[in-house]
Amino acid sequence: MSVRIKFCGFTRAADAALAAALGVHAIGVVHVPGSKRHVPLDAMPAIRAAVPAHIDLVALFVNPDADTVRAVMAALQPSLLQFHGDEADAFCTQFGMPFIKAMAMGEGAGDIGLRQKDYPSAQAFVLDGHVPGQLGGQGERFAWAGLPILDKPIYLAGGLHAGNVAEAIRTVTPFAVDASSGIESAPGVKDADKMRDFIRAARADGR
Ligand SMILES: O=C(O)c1ccccc1NCC(=O)[C@H](O)[C@H](O)COP(=O)(O)O
Repeated sequence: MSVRIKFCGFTRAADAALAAALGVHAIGVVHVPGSKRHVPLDAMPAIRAAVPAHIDLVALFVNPDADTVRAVMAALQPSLLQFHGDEADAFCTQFGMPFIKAMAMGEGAGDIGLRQKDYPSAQAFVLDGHVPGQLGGQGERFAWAGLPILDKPIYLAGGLHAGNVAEAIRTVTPFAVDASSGIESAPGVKDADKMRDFIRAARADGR
């Protein structure tokens, strides 16, 4: 199966529509106050309308409360939830929706082979580069080589762009690759050429 492509951090419906037309498999929307890519509830219906139903629309949170998740589910109607903080499996499951769980990689990441056991209900893991003290989406790559084989599919994230995504796919053979800053001209503003180049490079790997 060829690698799936998720682009994250959309703030503009037109960018999401273009990514969909270019053939991505998943589109992420960040609902994290303090993020430069934070999308408020009232901007969500336009993004929902721009994304065809066959493409995953992913709502991303960092340690939200349950009411916030429910409000985003109503406004965005996502097909998948992404928890990017310290949420426990029991918290993530309460919404009755499939979810993917991010794991911060790099210094201090610990043993992900063990950490995955805390998330028996997750559909997949997003392995993401991490800058201590920062929220996420920093374009931070981590060392791809030597990752353990996990029990669930991997979305490989963190500093991916057209110039390194093929190497990343060859090294990790992930289920999906996930990019945000590498396809932007500014935080939350997606760049058409960078998106096209990324997709071409990911597909050129031939998986
Ligand atoms: O993008 C954000 O602002 C953000 C805020 C809080 C938590 C996570 C956030 N982004 C994570 C992601 O968008 C993805 O995991 C992403 O593909 C990796 O980002 P990047 O390294 O910029 O490609």
